[in-house]
Amino acid sequence: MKKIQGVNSVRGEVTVPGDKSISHRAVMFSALAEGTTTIEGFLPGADCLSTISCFRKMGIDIEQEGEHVRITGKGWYGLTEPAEVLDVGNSGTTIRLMLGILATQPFHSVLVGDESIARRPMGRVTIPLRQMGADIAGRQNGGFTPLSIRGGNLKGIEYRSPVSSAQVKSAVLLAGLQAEGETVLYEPGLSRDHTERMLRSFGIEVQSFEGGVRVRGGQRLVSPGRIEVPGDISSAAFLLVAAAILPGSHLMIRNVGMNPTRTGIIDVLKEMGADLILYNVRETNGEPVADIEIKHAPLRGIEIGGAIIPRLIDEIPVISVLATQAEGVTVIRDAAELKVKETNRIDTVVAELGKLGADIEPTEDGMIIRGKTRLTGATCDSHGDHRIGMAAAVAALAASGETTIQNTESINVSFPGFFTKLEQTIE
Ligand SMILES: O=C(O)C1=C[C@@H](OP(=O)(O)O)[C@@H](O)[C@H](O)C1
Ligand SMILES: C=C(OP(=O)(O)O)C(=O)O
Repeated sequence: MKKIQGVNSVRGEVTVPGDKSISHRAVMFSALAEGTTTIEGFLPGADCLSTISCFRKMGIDIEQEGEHVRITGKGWYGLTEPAEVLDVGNSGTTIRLMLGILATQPFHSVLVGDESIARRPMGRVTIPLRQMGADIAGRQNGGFTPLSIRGGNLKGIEYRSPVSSAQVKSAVLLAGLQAEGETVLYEPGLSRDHTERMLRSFGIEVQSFEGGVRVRGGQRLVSPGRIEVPGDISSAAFLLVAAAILPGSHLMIRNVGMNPTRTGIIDVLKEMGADLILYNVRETNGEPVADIEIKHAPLRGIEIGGAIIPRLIDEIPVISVLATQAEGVTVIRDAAELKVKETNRIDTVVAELGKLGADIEPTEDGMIIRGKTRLTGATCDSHGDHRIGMAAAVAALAASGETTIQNTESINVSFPGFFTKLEQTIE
């Protein structure tokens, strides 16, 4: 539980914790590679710690202290059959990417997670992995956890994913790396491409083309030695929105990942009128990185839909907060994927921002938000969803009086130290 007072502005220079998507992949690929990998800037959040714990249960030696990690890879077939159940906690990325890896392994494993994971659809990965030859059993015919899998002897497939999902794309690509022949994955819109970029830095050939990706089976991963994880733009988004909505704010956020498949939030902030400049644009381990300066400016409502949605899917809860402080109507559409995240994020955003006085209504595939509204302190709940807890906290900064947020422990999933960071910037 956390109590937050309305504030005037946020100011200063900060960094944010490491990128969650990149941290998961860095651990998984280092475990499967030949050679030792040092990871710097790792996100020590609950989700990435679940990934570490699962690979330790498969015999991989992982030293981790805060954001420093050292992994001794054993090669693709160096994993051993886990004697215990693999518990992914709250992490969709861990379970879906690991299913792709386990589909290639000639042993049996059982995967479980928390009650949120138990509600999230797994058929989107178990269907293509079964087509490749993996033996998967689970609740509702492999649609939900608990799941068990025995892999090996896969055949490459050509698969058309019905959703734009990096987790589906990554699971199929990883299985494809050890399948006979070629594996091709088509997706309706481009999802984040961290898997493709990082696989290349491990010496893998991955071909990206308009509408999909292709890999050849039988490739080995070779450690690049060192991986530097940039700050997570999805975490920076909460601070960016706080600065955008609070008059007099001025923040400099250093070392943030700027992968173009993730920068929808930057496009939205600019289109709504925020005063935002990127500095020092550079590349680290094949991932673009920059420093972001943002100042408050008057905001206007916009329409958000189509190809931009996968580029900002995790930012929609906090974009909804932004929209409450913009003049006019903001419409978010084509975002039905929000219903299958840690919570149904259409329902939880509407419920929690509604408690603070936002004018927000749900639609089939998004939300309509009318601004600008005066928010008033209330009692909110994260519903166990880190992004809902942090979005409510940012809204609370703009609200009059005091807001209580319940179940804030969930924020550790992606942003440990969130409240301390926020407090550092409050004037
Ligand atoms: O691959 C990843 O690291 C992620 C992909 C996205 O999920 P989907 O693949 O379900 O879109 C995103 O919402 C999640 O936070 C992380
Ligand atoms: C959806 C998310 O993560 P995951 O799918 O890994 O649980 C998220 O971090 O918002």
